[in-house]
Amino acid sequence: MVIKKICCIGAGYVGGPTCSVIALKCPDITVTVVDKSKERIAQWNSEKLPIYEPGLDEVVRQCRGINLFFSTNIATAIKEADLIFISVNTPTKTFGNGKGRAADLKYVESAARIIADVATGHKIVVEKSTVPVRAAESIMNVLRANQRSGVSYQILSNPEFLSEGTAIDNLLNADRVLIGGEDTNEGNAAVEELCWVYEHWIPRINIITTNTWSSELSKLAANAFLAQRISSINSLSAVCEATGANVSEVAMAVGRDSRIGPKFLQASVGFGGSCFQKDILNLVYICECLNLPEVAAYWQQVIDINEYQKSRFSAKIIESLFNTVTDKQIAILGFAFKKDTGDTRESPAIHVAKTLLDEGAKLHIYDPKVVIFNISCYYFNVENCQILEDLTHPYITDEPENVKDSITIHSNAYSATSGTHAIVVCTEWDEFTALDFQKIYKNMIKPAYVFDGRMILNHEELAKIGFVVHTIGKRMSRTGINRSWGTPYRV
Ligand SMILES: NC(=O)c1ccc[n+]([C@@H]2O[C@H](COP(=O)([O-])OP(=O)(O)OC[C@H]3O[C@@H](n4cnc5c(N)ncnc54)[C@H](O)[C@@H]3O)[C@@H](O)[C@H]2O)c1
Ligand SMILES: O=c1ccn([C@@H]2O[C@H](COP(=O)(O)OP(=O)(O)O[C@H]3O[C@H](CO)[C@@H](O)[C@H](O)[C@H]3O)[C@@H](O)[C@H]2O)c(=O)[nH]1
Repeated sequence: MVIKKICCIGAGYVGGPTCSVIALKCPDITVTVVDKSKERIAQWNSEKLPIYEPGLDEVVRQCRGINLFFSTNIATAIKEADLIFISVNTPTKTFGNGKGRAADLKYVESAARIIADVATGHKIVVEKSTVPVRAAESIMNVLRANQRSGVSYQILSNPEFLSEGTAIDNLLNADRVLIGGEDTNEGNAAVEELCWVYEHWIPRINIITTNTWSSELSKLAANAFLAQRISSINSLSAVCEATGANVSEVAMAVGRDSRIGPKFLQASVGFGGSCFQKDILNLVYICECLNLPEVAAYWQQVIDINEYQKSRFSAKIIESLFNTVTDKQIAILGFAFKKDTGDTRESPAIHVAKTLLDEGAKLHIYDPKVVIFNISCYYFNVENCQILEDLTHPYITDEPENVKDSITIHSNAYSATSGTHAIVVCTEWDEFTALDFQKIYKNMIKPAYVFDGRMILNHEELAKIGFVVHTIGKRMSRTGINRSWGTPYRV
């Protein structure tokens, strides 16, 4: 079989960019991305795409309407496709068995059921979503239990490793593509078909093939390893603050060992995003189900340290502001979970903001990409605002109206910081490093504080201007600056 048509179920952060790049690199293949959300599909078909991702607009502009289509007609796209990606969300379960840890596979199951209902002929079904080990077996059970005559399936695992903010580059220049399949003639043939798609632009040497379960587990393992590095350096940031060591210097010295390497050693307020926490919790749950409590406890620590880091940073803000932030005006710069994305899922900014709101602070929030409205005024229209949606969610507060009254969303960093007691940097947006801090300082209440949760600002310069500066993993040296981080260390 030569793959001529691909269907992708799920037009989200993964399905959209991944299929756009496949369409770009495979002009001989027609790619249709489908979703049950009419709004999302309408946005994909508009000038304003539903997600912000550098480089994505250009790729979509080049292919849309030629060999890339976005549609809500799920059944037709499945029927016509030779290969179907399942790229739906797999969030952590919020109720029932495994609540708070297991992956909720209801969207994967519903995608499998639609395929079973409408498929004709032979289909290669590819798990693109991040799933627990042996999820392919569950998908196959749904498909086989509903199999009609003349229909056959092969299931492959092809986890996605892109990071938000760099998705297009990651897809174009992937370190590796991983494909897992059944070790049978039919399974190997299906693996070869999918390899052929990626070989349009990925060198064969970078396409790894394994058995299905290794592929599924490798995705969870990769995220667990990455998050573990962040928790490791964050745990050491607490030691640095208590001793006078500098976490950037420690990270640099440790990362220069070629066996360790320099990446993912940036200490921070904590990791966020829709994947790390969800996937590690999923791994922990799997280990518990497999009666491997020691392994479960080992990976749970990565999450525990992340919670500790977010709480530690939030607590230090309150402690430094004379132990009370009630009615204090605090600017939050950055709300996305990392720079170059508008995604706020599991953003550490939510944790910090919630803690400050619980203590009665008034927040002034600015993020360059989280909300974009077509109006330019002092503050945005607060309806239909992602930040407010996050901070008034029932998990966060049972007093949404009070929360709304305590938040102002700003359209730039200068208005957000004006008249405030403190600035808290929660996302490492490049534009924050280029701000005129002299001007900002003039318009703030004194003493003016900066809490740099991303270690991106020039702390010495800020101190010279007059700011009281606190950051992660570093004690400030100038007299009067950053006195309160950690207990003094004596040998
Ligand atoms: N976001 C990332 O950076 C990233 C990276 C690698 C892997 N992943 C994994 O990829 C998967 C998708 O993540 P995402 O961030 O793209 O999620 P998302 O929430 O952005 O998108 C999922 C989409 O699937 C749609 N959907 C759900 N069920 C459907 C159904 N039955 N029929 C049609 N559409 C349906 C939803 O409406 C939604 O638009 C997850 O398993 C995630 O863990 C995500
Ligand atoms: O040294 C670092 C690196 C990252 N982070 C934070 O960690 C989080 C996650 O960052 P990143 O991994 O760059 O973004 P994601 O889009 O969440 O990508 C991760 O999760 C995806 C979903 O599974 C995987 O595909 C990617 O390979 C994996 O990097 C963000 O809050 C970052 O600010 C740090 O605090 N320090």
